[in-house]
Amino acid sequence: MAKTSLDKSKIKILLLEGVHPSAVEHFKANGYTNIEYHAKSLSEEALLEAVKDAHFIGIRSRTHLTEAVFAAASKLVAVGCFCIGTNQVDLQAALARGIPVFNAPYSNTRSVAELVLAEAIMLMRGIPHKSQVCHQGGWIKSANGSYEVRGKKLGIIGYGNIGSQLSVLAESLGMEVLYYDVISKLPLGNARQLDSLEELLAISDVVSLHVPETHSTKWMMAKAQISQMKQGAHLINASRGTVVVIEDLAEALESGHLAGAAIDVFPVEPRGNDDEFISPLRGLDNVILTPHIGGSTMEAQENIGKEVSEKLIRYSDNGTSTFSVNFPEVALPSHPEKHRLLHIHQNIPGVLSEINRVLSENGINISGQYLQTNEKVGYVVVDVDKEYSQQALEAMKQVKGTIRTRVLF
Ligand SMILES: NC(=O)c1ccc[n+]([C@@H]2O[C@H](COP(=O)([O-])OP(=O)(O)OC[C@H]3O[C@@H](n4cnc5c(N)ncnc54)[C@H](O)[C@@H]3O)[C@@H](O)[C@H]2O)c1
Ligand SMILES: O=C(O)[C@H](O)COP(=O)(O)O
Repeated sequence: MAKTSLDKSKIKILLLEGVHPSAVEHFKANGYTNIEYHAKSLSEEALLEAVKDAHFIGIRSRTHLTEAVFAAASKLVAVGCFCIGTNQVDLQAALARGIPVFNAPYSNTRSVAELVLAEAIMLMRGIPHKSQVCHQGGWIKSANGSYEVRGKKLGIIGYGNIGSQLSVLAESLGMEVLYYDVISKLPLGNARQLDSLEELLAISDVVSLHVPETHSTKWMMAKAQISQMKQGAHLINASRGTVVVIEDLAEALESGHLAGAAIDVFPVEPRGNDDEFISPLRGLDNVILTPHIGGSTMEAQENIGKEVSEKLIRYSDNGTSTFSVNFPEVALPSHPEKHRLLHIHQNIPGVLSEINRVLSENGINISGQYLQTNEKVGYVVVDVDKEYSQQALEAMKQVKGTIRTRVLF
């Protein structure tokens, strides 16, 4: 007797880090009821245990999905990053196991850009210090060290979705926008791309970082770069904590070389709201410290919850992998009356012809076929008459290079 597509109530969805309830609602509305929900990230040990029987995992920026985690997650079908960054996931380890990773590349862009712009204004007015003094009963009614942002230079490092949106907002306030990016990017408005990071650092009144965490951005703002910044300038980091050497920043703020900073992300962040935040920046009254909430607005989080759960549901129900960050992207139609076979394999020559050969040898009629590959992995989807699906799946499993298979109906 042919096996059935996995019963949805048996599909375990592990959601960590307080992913927005909109995700839970969306999963439930689509028949996925087996949800394990955690308000914070898990310790490494607890994570290894929790992933053992999980079919889908949803995380935010704090949870690291390493080779060891993927090795322990033998049932894992796909990962959802309910955020923009995917640096916390070993994307190659996922790909090698045929696991697509999805994220929400735009849902919190605006939230970050708004916060950064507000911080630029606060820093240029010396508000962190003045506010603190007021809280202590003091009163610094003075214009000294306070400036409008109008006419000042904003240097944006990383002119992607967030950097370019910030650029537009900052220009609307009359700021002069300069940016540095490793690739040539079309300027919006009157913004200007500079050829070197050094030049940007030397002339900007406010420098804001909007790069992903990669080998090239890790510790890219260290003592040497910070000292190239203008005396009295401000640094904003709402990208990733590993982009700035935090001890070097603390030194520049203490010495007065930098007038202020606004930092949202840290090399080491607490696992959840009950854990202590430890940083050399604590206690510096010219620094705005925020607990990695650049993208944490009600609007953004609700949208992210819906967007990423929808991507996972579509992949689970129908095999569509569009917008995956590591996996061949295939957009699939619905498959009424047919069984859909998903075949994920190493991208070596001849796999598709071998699949077609074994299906033909078994006398199986193909009613739809889709293929996409990336550098390492191929994804073939075959729709067949339901009475043949088990036989077809068994035949396809034998093809050399097969990583994993699934049947959907
Ligand atoms: N604080 C938060 O809550 C929060 C929220 C959202 C995103 N983020 C972080 O912000 C990052 C940027 O987000 P995005 O949506 O704008 O990403 P994006 O991919 O659209 O843009 C990143 C830009 O950085 C550029 N870049 C890469 N390496 C560089 C380098 N070495 N020097 C200069 N430029 C470089 C890229 O070419 C690209 O233009 C994310 O990767 C994430 O880590 C943080
Ligand atoms: O990558 C992101 O989108 C941000 O860093 C936000 O991450 P968070 O969901 O953990 O706040």
